[in-house]
Amino acid sequence: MSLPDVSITEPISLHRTGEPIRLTDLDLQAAQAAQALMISFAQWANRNWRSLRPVESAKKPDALRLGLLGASKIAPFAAILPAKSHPEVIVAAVAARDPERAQAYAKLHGIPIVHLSYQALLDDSAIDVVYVALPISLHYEWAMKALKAGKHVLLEKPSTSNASEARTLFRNPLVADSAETIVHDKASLVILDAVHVRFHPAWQKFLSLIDSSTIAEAISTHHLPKGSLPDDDIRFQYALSGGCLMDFGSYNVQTLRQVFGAEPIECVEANARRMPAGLDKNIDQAFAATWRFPNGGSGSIVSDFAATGGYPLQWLTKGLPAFKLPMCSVRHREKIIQRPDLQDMEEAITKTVIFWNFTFASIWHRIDVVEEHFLRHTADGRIHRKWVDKEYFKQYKYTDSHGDDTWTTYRYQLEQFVNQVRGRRGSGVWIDGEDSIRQMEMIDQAYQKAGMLLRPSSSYKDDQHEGESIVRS
Ligand SMILES: NC(=O)C1=CN([C@@H]2O[C@H](COP(=O)(O)OP(=O)(O)OC[C@H]3O[C@@H](n4cnc5c(N)ncnc54)[C@H](OP(=O)(O)O)[C@@H]3O)[C@@H](O)[C@H]2O)C=CC1
Ligand SMILES: O=C1OC[C@@H](O)[C@H](O)[C@H]1O
Repeated sequence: MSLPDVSITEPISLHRTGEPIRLTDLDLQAAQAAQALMISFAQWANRNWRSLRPVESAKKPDALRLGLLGASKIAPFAAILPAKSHPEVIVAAVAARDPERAQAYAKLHGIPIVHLSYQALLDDSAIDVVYVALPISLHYEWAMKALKAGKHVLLEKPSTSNASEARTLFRNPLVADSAETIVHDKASLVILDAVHVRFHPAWQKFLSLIDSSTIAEAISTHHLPKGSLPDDDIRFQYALSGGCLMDFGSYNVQTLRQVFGAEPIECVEANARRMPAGLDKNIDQAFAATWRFPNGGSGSIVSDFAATGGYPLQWLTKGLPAFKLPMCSVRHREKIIQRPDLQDMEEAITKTVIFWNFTFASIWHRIDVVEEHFLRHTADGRIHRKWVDKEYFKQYKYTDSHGDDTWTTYRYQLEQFVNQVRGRRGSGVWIDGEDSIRQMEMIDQAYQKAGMLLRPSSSYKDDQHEGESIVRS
């Protein structure tokens, strides 16, 4: 829908009920802004409504049959809903520790088969793919067991409890060569560390606006208002490999690795705010860290499960829950342009790219590109003139045929997962095993720097493949 042309410089008058109303330029601009806001709200509501109610697609005869390990909270968003519109995926079974809960979950989500244990689901030869959405401490064990049972694995993030587990899991001979991206050997199995944000077109757009080699500073933040999670949540239990860095922080770590397009040289600073008295002190309720990257730039994260403050009248409001969008801001080094058209002057440009709501980009996001320009005298650096150019981007679908503006990050992820299993390229986005290992290495580095324990390794021993993992540097 396009806006009417209201570029009128002279005030105009309208007549309603006989009374003349003077409309100035300012009034028209306000009306135009209000109209634009209403249109974008209507578009937003419409897109999200359709996103939550995808049209069920007819399933192909060779559709992959997916089984859910655990009647988890996230599966409806990350697997069940996305599968509805995917012609090659059927959510065929669920297994939960409590059979009654599993039955109720299956009924609610229209899942035909209920298995009485996780192992029973893996033993079901009619299941091709397993979605592991269990506490992090169980990821390694059940992903490994699923691979051994011959299933492809969609594994919730973060992939494992620590880097050591990640190395054993992703370098397992059962999985497609972890250093290979796209189009695996059909005899091997696909495993994906489900970092859904990376599959969304907005994420790819964001990366395309960044020049990794010239980043001076990047910061990625993720906050949850205080009081959002109960004290007994899986994220607050060390034995279940919980922690803010493992959860929200893992998105922040991903963003730094992605924007720099490189692994950090070292973690220079890391601080945790541990859980309050009486709760698990090995758990970070909030985590902040800074790394140095090979281009000399620095990357920082701030993740908080109990964010407060940020309001006026601090003395009164500092304990109130804070609502902040996840965001990633990337500032480039100053770029100098010689200006032969202006004598003895140079133009310095600093470009900052900010991605608002990067984790839930499919609900709403905005990417700001802000360029600060300084026209200054070359002799003494005096500023002659300065100005700011701003551009905003949104990208809910790829520019080619990959996807639809109603697809969530999880739907884009499922598309690529299936493409990988089928040996198709699709959008070209993939996360290989080495990438997932590096991710866990960066998380481990930060826990070590903060003087905290690494999350505990699973006691599960993979007898068949132990010691067979490929050693790569
Ligand atoms: N990609 C994303 O956007 C998100 C990813 N996640 C990830 O997904 C995973 C699951 O998270 P979420 O759905 O929020 O978690 P839930 O609290 O719903 O737990 C998931 C399942 O874990 C099972 N479980 C097994 N052992 C235990 C135990 N000892 N204590 C508690 N639960 C147990 C339960 O299965 P059962 O039904 O058998 O009892 C439960 O259904 C985590 O790895 C998390 O990091 C979470 C949220 C968002
Ligand atoms: O992965 C996640 O994304 C959404 C969050 O709300 C959740 O805690 C986290 O596990």
